[in-house]
Amino acid sequence: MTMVVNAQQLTSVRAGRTLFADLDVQVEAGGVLHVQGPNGAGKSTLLRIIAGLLQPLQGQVELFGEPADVDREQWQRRLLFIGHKPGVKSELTALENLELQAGFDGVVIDDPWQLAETVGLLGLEDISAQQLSAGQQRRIALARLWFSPAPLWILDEPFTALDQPGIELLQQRFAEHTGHGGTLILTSHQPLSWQPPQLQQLIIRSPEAHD
Ligand SMILES: Nc1ncnc2c1ncn2[C@@H]1O[C@H](COP(=O)(O)OP(=O)(O)OP(=O)(O)O)[C@@H](O)[C@H]1O
Repeated sequence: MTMVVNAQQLTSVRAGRTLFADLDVQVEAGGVLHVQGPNGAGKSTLLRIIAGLLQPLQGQVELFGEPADVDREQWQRRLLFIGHKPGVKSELTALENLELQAGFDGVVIDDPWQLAETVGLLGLEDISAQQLSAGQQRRIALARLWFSPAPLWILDEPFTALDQPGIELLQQRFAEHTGHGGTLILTSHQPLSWQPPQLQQLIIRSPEAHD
C-alpha cells in the first residue's frame, strides 16, 4: 500500500500550551483517519500541520513521500483541505461558487444542475450564498468533493451544520472516495455511522491538560 501521509514526532505548542507531543500519524491510500477530542484540544491544528498550512514546533510531515512544506503549488491537485468555516463567497450564488471552486481545482463541472441536485441545492442555485442557511452554505463548500481530483482529503468538521441526510450523503461520498483508493483525514465531534475498512481513530487530549 502507498503511504500517503507520514508524519513523525509532531509537537505543537500554541498560546504557550503543548497541544500534542511526539505524535506519529501514518495513513495509507484508501485509509481514513478520524481525529477526535474536546474543544481546543488541537484537532484543527493537527490537520493544518498535516496539510502544510502550519509548521509544527518539531517533527516532519511527508505527503506522498515528499516533505509537505516544499513547493505548495504541487499539492494543489493532490490535496484538498476544507476548513471548519464554509469558505464560500457570500456575494456569489451557489452555482457561481461551484464554478469558482472548480476553476481552482482545474476542472469543468459537466452538469452543474445535476451536482446541485446531488448535494441538495436544487432550486437554490441562483440565490447568493449570504442568503442561504449555514447548512446550505456548508453543502456548497462540500460539493467540491464531487469534482475535486485530489486523492487526499483533509476535512475539518465537515458535518457541522448538516442535517442527518446531509451527513449520510457525505459519508456515502467518503466511502466512494476511499473505495477508489482515496485517503481521508477528518475531525468530528460525532462518531461515524459508516465503518470504513481502514479506519484509524486518533483522540487528542492535550498532555498538559491531563497531567
Ligand atoms: N491562531 C491561533 N493563534 C494562537 N493559538 C491558537 C490559534 N488557533 C488556535 N490556537 C490555540 O490552539 C488550541 C487548539 O486549537 P484548535 O483549533 O486546534 O482546537 P480544536 O481541537 O480543533 O478545537 P474545536 O473542537 O473547538 O474546533 C486552542 O485552544 C488555542 O489555544
